[in-house]
Amino acid sequence: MAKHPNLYSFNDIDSLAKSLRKYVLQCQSAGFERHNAFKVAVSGGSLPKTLTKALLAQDDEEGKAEFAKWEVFFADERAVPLDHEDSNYKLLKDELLDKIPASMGKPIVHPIDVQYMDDVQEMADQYQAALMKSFAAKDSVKIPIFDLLLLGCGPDGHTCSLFPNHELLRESDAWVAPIEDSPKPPKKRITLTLPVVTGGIKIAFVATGEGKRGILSKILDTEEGRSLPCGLVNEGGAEKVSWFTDHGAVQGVNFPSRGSL
Ligand SMILES: O=C(O)[C@H](O)[C@@H](O)[C@H](O)[C@H](O)COP(=O)(O)O
Repeated sequence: MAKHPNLYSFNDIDSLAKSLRKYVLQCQSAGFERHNAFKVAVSGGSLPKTLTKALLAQDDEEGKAEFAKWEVFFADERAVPLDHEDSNYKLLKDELLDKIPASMGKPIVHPIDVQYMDDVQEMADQYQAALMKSFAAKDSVKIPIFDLLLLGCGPDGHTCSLFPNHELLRESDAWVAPIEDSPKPPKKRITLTLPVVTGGIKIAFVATGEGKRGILSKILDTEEGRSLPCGLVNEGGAEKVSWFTDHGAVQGVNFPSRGSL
């Protein structure tokens, strides 16, 4: 039987965050078992804020985020200074990292190397080298296998900086690739490639609000949507993929959803 992504839908962001917390903590435990660390890739957009809601909540029976054992990479990043308004690093720092109480530990975070701002190929290569260093401790790894990738879904069906119909969707060698013609500004960015995204142990999309309605029904219900970047992640990741949405985003979507993990 074909395996499919999981679709979860919640009343509001608060209940979504509760479930996302449970899910992330399960992924964290699996990561600790695999390599005594939790290696996670995160996107920009609204994700960091929702993640903060999920992770900095009070302790409960599901445990808590042990940030000292987290290693955080960026699923994609814009080629801008780290204190620039467009920086995903700045977004994550402002929304989550700076709010983590000392008692929860500090994660290792891998920002881009801004000395390569004018050469995004070099920037991507350097980022790939950082991944290699982190993941290739033992043998030569073919691909970095993240414990979890936390992704957003753009209104056009893009994810990371993988845009519809872009040649980067066919990249099969590089782990990290540059893009200089992003249809959404800023134009210059780096991104994890599709094989790295679909190679993750778990892959989660967080997509909320009525503005996502049209694109989610396209991705989840139509043939055409399967070739969009998010659709390709669904296809490649199958049951490893989970969508965390709210009712507003999935109203009218036929793909069967559940309200809890
Ligand atoms: O680099 C970008 O263009 C954005 O970061 C983008 O990829 C974002 O993650 C999605 O558009 C989802 O955004 P929301 O989570 O805000 O809906």
